[in-house]
Amino acid sequence: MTQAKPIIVALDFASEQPALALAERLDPARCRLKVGKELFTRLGPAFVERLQRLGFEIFLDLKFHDIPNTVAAACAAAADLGVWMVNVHVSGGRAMMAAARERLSQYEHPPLLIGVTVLTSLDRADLDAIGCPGEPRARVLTLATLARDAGLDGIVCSPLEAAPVRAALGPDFRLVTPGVRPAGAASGDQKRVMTPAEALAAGADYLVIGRPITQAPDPLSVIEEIDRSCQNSLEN
Ligand SMILES: O=c1ccn([C@@H]2O[C@H](COP(=O)(O)O)[C@@H](O)[C@H]2O)c(=O)[nH]1
Repeated sequence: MTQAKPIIVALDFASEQPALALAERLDPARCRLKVGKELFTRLGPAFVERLQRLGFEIFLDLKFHDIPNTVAAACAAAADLGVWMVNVHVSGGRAMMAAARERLSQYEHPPLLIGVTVLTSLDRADLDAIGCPGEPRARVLTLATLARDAGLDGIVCSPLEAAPVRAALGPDFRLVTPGVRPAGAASGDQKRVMTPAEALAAGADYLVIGRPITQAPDPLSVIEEIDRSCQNSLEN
């Protein structure tokens, strides 16, 4: 499903001032914001509420991974905060995901519940080293299927896996892809990457992009350029 507003800006900053300064320059009609472990640990729910008052839909990227009761309660806390999307690790298991789904089903407007499959910073050698041999793609497909069967709305994967997951799980399963780099941008610690246009063409719904935007001298022009490249790829 092609999203009208695919960009999610990862607001990874060490303090409130630069994060808020960037948010105030962005347009909630054109992008969403992701609050992750760094900013949430520093600033907590009040900062999420502040961004929501600016009009942004928030992806709360805390990647819950714990026993079912704890994860379900954490997802309920996220829903009470009114976030648009929340995530859990698929490797927490089917019962954990099902508990989160069940708790969120008690809300009239629950956040989207998304499962993290294989982190985009990992390649095959990293998977071998943690005792999970095999290609990331195969593991992502296995975990995506488990997430779908547990009732999740979609997964986080790299854009490299978007096409096979889309083919296997259909058009309505949301694919959230970090590991997105505009042509020429540094990969940093990301190992499974594609450009924004390639990611959308492969079937990604949402593009999570942090440093190429947040560390740019002119973040707005980077977003405009990403938007343009995505429009061109969707029209062709
Ligand atoms: O597999 C994953 C899951 C989450 N992330 C998060 O996305 C952003 C990416 O930031 P960049 O600066 O564009 O690399 C970051 O907040 C990660 O925590 C991910 O990269 N991979």
